[in-house]
Amino acid sequence: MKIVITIGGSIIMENFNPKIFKEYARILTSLQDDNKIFIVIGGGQPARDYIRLARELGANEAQCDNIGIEVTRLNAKMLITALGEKAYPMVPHNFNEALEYSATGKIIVMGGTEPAHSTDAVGAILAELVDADILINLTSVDGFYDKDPHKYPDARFYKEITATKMLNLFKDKDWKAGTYEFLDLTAIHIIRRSNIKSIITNGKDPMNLIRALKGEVGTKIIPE
Ligand SMILES: Nc1ncnc2c1ncn2[C@@H]1O[C@H](COP(=O)(O)OP(=O)(O)O)[C@@H](O)[C@H]1O
Ligand SMILES: O=c1ccn([C@@H]2O[C@H](COP(=O)(O)OP(=O)(O)O)[C@@H](O)[C@H]2O)c(=O)[nH]1
Repeated sequence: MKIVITIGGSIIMENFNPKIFKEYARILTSLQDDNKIFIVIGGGQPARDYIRLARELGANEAQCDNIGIEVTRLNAKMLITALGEKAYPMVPHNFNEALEYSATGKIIVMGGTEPAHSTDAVGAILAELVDADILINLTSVDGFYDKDPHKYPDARFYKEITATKMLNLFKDKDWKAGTYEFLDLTAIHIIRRSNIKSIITNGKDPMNLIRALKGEVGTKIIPE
């Protein structure tokens, strides 16, 4: 299977903890023999901190996004380090490089590409480009809710939801560097237009990656 996995910065960069990197490295290594794996890493709090600093220094939105992209690439380098020889040693800066490097059979780990979207969009575009069998979005909550579960304890969990309904629920979202919170609109549009099998689940427990592949956890996005 071809698998594209996005790992949210909020989980992988929480407290600069080597344990989560090591656990992901172990699980990804176990999947590598039977699958072609592409990983996209987010920016997390370090990206938000740099973006805030840059904005206060007068950077515009695209410049702030570029700062965020640099941080995602640095985070990607950390997972490459944890994966050792299983990973291709360089972080692709664009989709063509990702394709080129994947011909080696190694696990590909990348961060952002260009301004105006999040690494979730990078994951969706990559999944489209390589004809991935599945796109798994690992984030800091169990899946999609009708509102932010960290702010609203009564938020309702969806086991599945159509992309169109998600787009409607997200239509008034902020659209600035560091704030493409949760799945961004670009990602949802791509999932819908290319019928990409997609699951959002909680990556704080890395074993959820295996569970998501079996369809046991998370929110399934129906691409319609
Ligand atoms: N409708 C929603 N369903 C689930 N989580 C949401 C929703 N709206 C906002 N969130 C928030 O989005 C956060 C995940 O986005 P983000 O912090 O950007 O994660 P990641 O690091 O995975 O990209 C969750 O922790 C949650 O608080
Ligand atoms: O292709 C990309 C990927 C990331 N970013 C910027 O980098 C930040 C951090 O990435 P992301 O939001 O995906 O990280 P996460 O939500 O996983 O922490 C984003 O908010 C954007 O400002 C970008 O401009 N283009």
